[in-house]
Amino acid sequence: MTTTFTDAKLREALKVYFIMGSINCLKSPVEVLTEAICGGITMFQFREKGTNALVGEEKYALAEELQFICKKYKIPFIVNDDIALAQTLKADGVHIGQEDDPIPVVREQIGDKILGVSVHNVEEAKIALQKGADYFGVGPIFPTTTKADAKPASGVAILTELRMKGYSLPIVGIGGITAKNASQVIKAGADGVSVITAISLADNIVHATKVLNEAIIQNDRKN
Ligand SMILES: C=C1C=NC(C(F)(F)F)=NC1=N
Ligand SMILES: [Mg+2]
Repeated sequence: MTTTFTDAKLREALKVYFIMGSINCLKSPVEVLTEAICGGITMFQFREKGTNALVGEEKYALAEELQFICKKYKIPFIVNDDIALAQTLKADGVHIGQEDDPIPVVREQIGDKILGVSVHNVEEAKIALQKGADYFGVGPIFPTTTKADAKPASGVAILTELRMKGYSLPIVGIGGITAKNASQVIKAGADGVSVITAISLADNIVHATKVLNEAIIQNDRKN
């Protein structure tokens, strides 16, 4: 639990959680992020990873530019994997996977900033919660082409299972999520959805984000 973000505020931020790096964009990442914010994303994760991803000074410069846009629109800015970059930029938090640094080590480095952890099953969830994760990224829910080494899609059952077993912390689903299947993810118990290409590769990013937003909000009202 971070003191900066109550669970309730974090659940709100997880509703439409856009994740992006330069390789996920067909045009300037600055334009893509600005349009996604106009369309109503609620949190942003800088994930500069994969073939041709930027490194060093170029990666830092892009991160700084995207963080500046998030600050302007009061959108929380999260960094994937790169804890040192997150500390240098004073990001709002980090997201780590099972193969990244151990949670206690990362928590020591980031203090009360947001610490998100990828989990794929109840065993990983149990450990991540015990070690102090603030939210879970659960997936891939549906098949994804974005993450090269993604595990097989689990479907929404894992979300329902975690809630049934009493995991009440903020949870976001990830993996192949679009406006068409987002409502299933919320109905199964996620607080929000995380997307990369459903927004970053859309012809009209503002519109695609608005449609995704509506799919989430409509469903929340039904819950
Ligand atoms: C591999 C990932 C899994 N989940 C998430 C998030 F949606 F933020 F929880 N981000 C990642 N980079
Ligand atoms: Mg990682």
